[in-house]
Parts: sequence; C-alpha cells; structure tokens
Amino acid sequence: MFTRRGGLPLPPGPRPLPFLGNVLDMPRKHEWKTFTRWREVYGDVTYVTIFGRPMVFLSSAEAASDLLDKRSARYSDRPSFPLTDLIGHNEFNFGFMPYGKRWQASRRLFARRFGKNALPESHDAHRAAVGVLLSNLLDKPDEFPSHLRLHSGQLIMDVVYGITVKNRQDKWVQTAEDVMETIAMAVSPVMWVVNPVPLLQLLPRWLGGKNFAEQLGRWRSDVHKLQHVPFESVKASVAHGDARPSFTSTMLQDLGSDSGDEQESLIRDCAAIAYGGASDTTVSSATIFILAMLINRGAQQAAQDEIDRLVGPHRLPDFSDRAQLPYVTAIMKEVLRWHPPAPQGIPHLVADDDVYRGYCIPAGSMVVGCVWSILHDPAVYPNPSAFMPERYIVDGHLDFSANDPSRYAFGFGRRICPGKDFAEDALWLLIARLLAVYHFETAEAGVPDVSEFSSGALSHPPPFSCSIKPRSESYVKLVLALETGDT
Ligand code: HEM
Repeated sequence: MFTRRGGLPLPPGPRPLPFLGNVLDMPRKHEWKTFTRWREVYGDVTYVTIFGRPMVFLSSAEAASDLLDKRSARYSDRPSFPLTDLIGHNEFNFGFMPYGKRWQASRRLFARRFGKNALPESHDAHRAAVGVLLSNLLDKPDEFPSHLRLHSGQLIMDVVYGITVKNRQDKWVQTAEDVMETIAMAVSPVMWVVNPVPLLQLLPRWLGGKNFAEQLGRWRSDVHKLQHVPFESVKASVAHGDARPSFTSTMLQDLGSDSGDEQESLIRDCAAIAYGGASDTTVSSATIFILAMLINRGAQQAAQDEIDRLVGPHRLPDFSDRAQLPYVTAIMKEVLRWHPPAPQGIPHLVADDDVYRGYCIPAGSMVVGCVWSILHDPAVYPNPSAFMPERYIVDGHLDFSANDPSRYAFGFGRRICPGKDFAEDALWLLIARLLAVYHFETAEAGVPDVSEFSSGALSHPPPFSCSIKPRSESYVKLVLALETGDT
C-alpha cells in the first residue's frame, strides 16, 4: 500500500491498479460518503492516483487547516479541469486560474464589493430580493423552488450589474443558470482527472459523439454571453451617465481615463464570476434551510419564538437585529454544516513536494479539503446527521468559536470563498424573514429522503413539496405593504 518517494512513504489509501491507479475506487455519486469512509479506513490523509496523477484527501479539520490554511503559500494553486478549460473558464474565471498575479488582482477587486467592510452597500439589494420572495410565496407557495432561484438571480444581478430581474425567464438568469449547470458538472469529482471529450468525440453521432462537439460550442457561447452581454450594457449606461449603482458601474466609474483594457477586462470578468459563484450556492443553502425546517420543527418554533420576543409582528427582522437573534444565526450556521452546498469544495494543487506527518505529499498533487467529512466529524459535531442549531448555543449565548462551520464550508487558505460574508448576509436575512412570516410544514407527500442529495461539485436536496402558510394576518399585511412600497 505504501510507495516510497524521496525516502518517505506516501500517505495510505486504497490499493491502485497498474496504469489506471484508483480510477475504479473513485465514487460516481454521493462523493462525500466515499471520502468519509476513506477517513475511517485509511485515516484523515488519504492518497490515491488516477492515471498516475496524485490526489490527497484531507478529511479532518486538523489536516485541512495544517496544510491548506497554515501552508497556504504552497497549497493555493488550482489544478486544471479538462472540461472547464475547454469551455473557456481558465481564460477568465479566477476560481479556476493558477495562483498568480491576475488571480491576486481579481481577488483584490472582488473584495471592494464583497469584502466585510463593503457588505452594508448590498443590504438594500438583500432586502429587495427577500421582499419579492416573501410576496411570491404568498401568491404561489407551492412554487417555492422557482421563487428561491429568482431570489438569488435578482440579488446578484442587482448587486453586480444594477440590473432588475423580473422573473426566472429573464434572459440573464437563464444564461447564468445554463453556465452554472455546466460548471457544476465540469468540476464534479468524476471529471477531476478524466477528460471525457476525446472519448465522446470518437462515439458515433447517435451515441452523442458529434453532438458533444456541438454542445461544447453552445457552452462556450453561453460563457461568452455571461461574460460580455450584461457588462457591455452597464458600460453603455455608465457612458450615458444613467447607470444604476452596482459593482460594475462603480468600478468602471472609478477607473481613470488612462486605465487600459486590462483593468476593464478584470472588472468584466470579476462581475461574471460573482454571478457564477453566488447563484447556485445561494439557492442550494436556502432550499436546505426549508428542508431542515420540515425535519426539525422544534428549531423552527424556537427561532419564531425568538423573533416574536424581539421583533414582534409589526415589522420584519433586519440586519440590525442580528446580534439579538442568536438562534436564527445558529440555524444559518447549522444549514451550512448539515449539508454544505459544496461538499468537497474545489480542489487545490500543491506546487512543491511537501512532508506532512512523515508522509511525502508529491508536487502536483490535487489536494481536496473534504468539507462534508470535516463538518460531520462526530468528535466536533456530536450526532452529526441531526440538524441541531443548539450546538452553537452555550449558556444561552451564541458561541461557535470552537466549531464555526463557516471555517470549512467556504473552503480554505488563500482560496477561501471571497463571497463568504456576502453569502452569510444573504442566507441570514432570508432565514430571519421567512421564519418571521411563514410556517413550514410537511406536505402530504411526507419528508423527502435526505440521503438523496444530488452529487457533484454543488449539491442540492432532492425535490420535495412543502406547505408554506403565513403565520398571521398581520404578516400578510406586512408583505402586501412591501409590494406597494408602503412600509
Ligand atoms: C452558501 C454560499 C457559498 C458557499 C457554500 C461557497 C463555497 C465556496 C467554496 C467551498 C469555494 C472553494 C474555496 C477553495 O478553493 O478552498 C468557493 C470559491 C469561490 N466562491 Fe463561493 N460559496 C458561496 C457563495 C459565494 C458567493 C455569494 C460568491 C460571490 C459573491 C462566491 C464566489 C466565489 C469565488 C469567486 C470563488 C473562487 C475563489 C478562488 O478560487 O480564489 N461564492 N466558494
């Protein structure tokens, strides 16, 4: 099982086959379950190879933090993903760029709108998007999955481009959803090292062969549209002097007249990536929240009691109430832990040979922080499969200093999600306001099978139905007043 390299053993892992390596050991679905099982069998640092390419799986907080956080200078590169590269993401998407100057410049620019200090600039957009969500739920509660998608599309289009999205059929939302679906597939573990394109091109057309080349062309064209079309529209508005405030318009206005195309393309690319990073993750976490409320009715009631005591029925909870609503915040944290939307994060790449606990970590290894396994470690989160917000409440106070799920759910080191605090704001307001206004109850079909979350880079709960009813007439009036702007 151990192969020596530079005199040191490689970390343990499943026995590889000649040439193929561990290709047959790689999971095809519910990857997080396999990675957690590997922890039980081989320990929290597991080594596999696929066609000679080394991969290291870190499945404890200690191992992930030792390498990806504390040695981040060495562990912050990205492997290339064959399909994302073919679609063109490596050319503009800093999430897939190698560690380097363009990546650093992108992160700096991104932080100007999505960093902690800039968060209040987006609060009105959060309130507006949640307002539309509350109102849509009043009209057509059964269509909540579609309303959640609209909420995330509206929020991010508003913040990034100042564009008002009216419905899910909106062309911007459609394009972004298509692009995101492709990314999620292209970055899923089965695609980490296998390039499916040459194989698929060899197939006859009736088996998807030539169609796949056409499909690739469509994907590239979607990416191009997402990257250029909304940006060009904002650029034109800035030139006319009638642009709405947004990440893109502010950054373009701040550009000096002598700044070149390079700076402008950086703004354009960061804007497109913000949409990509935010849309599906926000939908997934919001849907997981609703599912959790069906499963743990006690948690729903406890949060509503807390809101009733502090806020009452004549206004909606707001960001200024956050410190006084610890149970609502605990629910938000537990949503991120119970089923993290990105269960195995995005793999990093180690630039040079390294040594950890006496093992050699070879240069060029793909290094995966197993987010789900870490957040389901029973030593840190007892009874990990239960949805238990009270695990963050100590002596009546919110305390997640020892077990904050956000330390892992958003990835690691210098690559940690740059939208982390924005995402928490979005999820917190959505949870606080939905719980204030609505009761969530199991529909006739019953509670869905929670083991059936979708596989891949971004994971969603299985489709489920749910009964959503206003908690009182006074909340109905509040929501109707939001519709008329009469608040
Ligand atoms: C619940 C919501 C979210 C979750 C769970 C999440 C999770 C993650 C994870 C696990 C990574 C990989 C980090 C790593 O490589 O170690 C990541 C990267 C990234 N996320 Fe998020 N994210 C969320 C929301 C957002 C939002 C709202 C934005 C934009 C506003 C965003 C933008 C990005 C970008 C641009 C990257 C690439 C960073 C890089 O490679 O340097 N994410 N996210």
